[in-house]
Amino acid sequence: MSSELAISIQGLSKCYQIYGQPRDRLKQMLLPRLQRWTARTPRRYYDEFWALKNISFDIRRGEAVGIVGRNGSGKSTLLQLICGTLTPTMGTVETRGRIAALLELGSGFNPEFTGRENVYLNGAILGIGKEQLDQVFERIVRFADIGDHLDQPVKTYSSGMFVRLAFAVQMHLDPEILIVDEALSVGDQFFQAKCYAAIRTMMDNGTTVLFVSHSAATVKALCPRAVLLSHGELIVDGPASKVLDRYFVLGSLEANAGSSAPTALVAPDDDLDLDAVADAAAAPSSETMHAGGNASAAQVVSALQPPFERRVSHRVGSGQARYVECRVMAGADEAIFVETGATLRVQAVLDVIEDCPQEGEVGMVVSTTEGVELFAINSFFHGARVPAMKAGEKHVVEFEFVSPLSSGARYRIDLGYRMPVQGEYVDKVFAAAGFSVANQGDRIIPLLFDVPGKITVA
Ligand SMILES: Nc1ncnc2c1ncn2[C@@H]1O[C@H](COP(=O)(O)OP(=O)(O)OP(=O)(O)O)[C@@H](O)[C@H]1O
Repeated sequence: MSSELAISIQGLSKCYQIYGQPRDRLKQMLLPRLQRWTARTPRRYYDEFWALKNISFDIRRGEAVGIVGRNGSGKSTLLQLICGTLTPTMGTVETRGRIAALLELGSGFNPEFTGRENVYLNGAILGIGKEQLDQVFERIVRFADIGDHLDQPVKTYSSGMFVRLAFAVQMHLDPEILIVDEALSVGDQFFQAKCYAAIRTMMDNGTTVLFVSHSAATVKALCPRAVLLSHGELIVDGPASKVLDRYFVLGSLEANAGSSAPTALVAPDDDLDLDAVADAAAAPSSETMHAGGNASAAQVVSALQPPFERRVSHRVGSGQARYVECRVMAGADEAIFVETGATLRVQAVLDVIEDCPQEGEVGMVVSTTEGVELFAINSFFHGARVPAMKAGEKHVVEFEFVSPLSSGARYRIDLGYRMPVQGEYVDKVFAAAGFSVANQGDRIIPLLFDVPGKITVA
């Protein structure tokens, strides 16, 4: 392996043996040998499951790489193979330097020992002597910040305290490679912020980082490069924002095809070229990423989202009028992938069921899919009139804005209609539409917003 590299993975595959019943495991241990002795063809009492299939990639020293993929795609298996806690069925993993793995945090901890004793025990397991540990002990304790619990047995710790101490130990032992799984999500937000700051410092100091998370925004914020796994295969390896866009497309396609996600989405059109859809969305070339290859704009949009009624997560209101459609328009086309800075028009159709005899108020909120509300466009605050409406009418409500969002997350639109202004809702619809954002060209925008700015250095 070249000295430039921290990790080199070549043709890596992992096959698990799946036993239908516990006794099959025993049979597999004993019977094939017996069958061979008696010159019979040995039988197999398990099914094979290939969790990773022929994965190859290298990570240079000091690089930070995000591993993304849906549940069961093989991320943990890959990390465990890199850490050496699993052995490959085929292929090789080479690593250079000491690895700190935050996979099974505290797996080296003895529940009966106190936190203090466990710090030394953990250090010993990781090959760190007492003297070396003495030098960083105070810093570990300060970072973990678990107060008097340090002298209590760790079996009495909450999962958050456990993670605090385990992370503090790992990060103070100067690893050359840091591997972080979802473990940090157990800590509270303040501790998480502290951990991410610590990871950034380690990265600045040249530590190679491999990071697995389901949060695209976190992966993008930490890692310039990402690798996407699906069903044990490496789908794409490249700049994080492009890989994450591809991840969203793949997630939508797989969910639509009913492969494994629990989302209630429509089945895609049989004639649709799914690869072309994924490529079109992952490799944008025009302002609105809606088409490419053999897939038309309408096909892409309809394949990647269910019809309005099925994508709405819930709604409240008197029901005198109901939103019945919501489209995100970029230029003349409906879009679910847009570029940063695009002018977007959210077109919503209101179906009036009973008279709404007063002037009202319409609004929309853009949130992350996790429900963090980011900004709103509202007729009351924007001074737009919403006239009284009569039963049987249909009205198109259009909200226009220049998108300040950067890529790496998927966004959701909620709609509201109140009559009178600031009164009870006639209809409030959650998750009426969704869209993803890709950065223009190869621009790197580190956080959620892409705000026009100017810099002078005097
Ligand atoms: N010990 C095992 N025996 C059999 N199958 C296993 C074993 N460990 C993992 N698998 C299977 O291998 C596949 C990949 O699992 P893995 O845990 O690597 O996925 P993952 O991408 O980390 O998922 P998640 O995001 O849910 O943590 C899954 O289908 C899982 O059920």
